[in-house]
Amino acid sequence: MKLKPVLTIAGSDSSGGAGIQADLKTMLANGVFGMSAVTALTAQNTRGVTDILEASPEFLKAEIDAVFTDIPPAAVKVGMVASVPLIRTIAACLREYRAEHVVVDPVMVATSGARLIAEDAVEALTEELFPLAEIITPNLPELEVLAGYEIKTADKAVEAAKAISEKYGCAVLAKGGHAIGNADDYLVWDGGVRVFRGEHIDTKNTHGTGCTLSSAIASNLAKGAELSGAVEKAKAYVTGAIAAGLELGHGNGPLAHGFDLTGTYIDV
Ligand SMILES: Nc1ncnc2c1ncn2[C@@H]1O[C@H](COP(=O)(O)OP(=O)(O)OP(=O)(O)O)[C@@H](O)[C@H]1O
Ligand SMILES: Cc1ncc(CO)c(N)n1
Repeated sequence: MKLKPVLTIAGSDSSGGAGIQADLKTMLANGVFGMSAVTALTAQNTRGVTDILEASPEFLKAEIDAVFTDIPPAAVKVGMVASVPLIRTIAACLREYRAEHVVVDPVMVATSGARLIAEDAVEALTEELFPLAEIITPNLPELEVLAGYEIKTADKAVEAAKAISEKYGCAVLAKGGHAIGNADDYLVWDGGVRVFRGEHIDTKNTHGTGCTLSSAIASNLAKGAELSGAVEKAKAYVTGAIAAGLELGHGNGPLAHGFDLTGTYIDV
């Protein structure tokens, strides 16, 4: 059989709900072969992050080289990258291998509130990685950091997304998970806008929603979907994974990534 290979370059979440673990589960559930280059280990659970151990730039490069020289991915998702040298390493590798369908989730803060990127690394992220991306997927607080101003309305979010899209030549999906009352996401690309309406599900269990969405987009792009269709399917997948109502942990719990894998679930 054949499966499209997809690479995630991101951090590990020991509690399995976000980061590399969410990415690989999402890729399995979305019909692609998931591979991973780990940028950092986080000691993390549904309540917060207690420690972070970064990979060295040399080791991260070795991981990415090992993947690209054997199983070149059909799409790449980039998640948590905490520091400037790691960002530079990833950008150099993506350029060297002419990586296709790059999805960048500009991870800055975990759902639990923990900071996951050094302050001086935000500029490296925008200047080095955004120009290589087909699409970036900021949540509202991340969009505010990138735009440099407060965003209180959908119009402002679209305005900010347009400016970023033009500046870096990538599509921008402004995610609405942090908005009140709805979960509408706005895709801006080539000057156009498409809204993906989402019903806000009343739950605290949203740990890893962003990782899940960006990995699902990368999976769909790898399978040949065009951008807007890739986002539409990914949004439906993340909504289903939240709506399944998994209850784990004492804080912001994870999603049920396998909610749609018929025959594999036994309720316990
Ligand atoms: N309570 C919710 N109900 C429905 N959809 C949601 C909810 N929370 C988030 N989403 C959706 O999940 C996706 C991810 O958005 P979100 O803004 O939560 O990302 P994020 O903050 O980067 O996630 P995280 O940091 O937890 O990984 C978006 O499509 C968003 O609309
Ligand atoms: C490792 C990791 N990456 C990303 C996020 C953002 O959800 C997180 N909480 N942990």
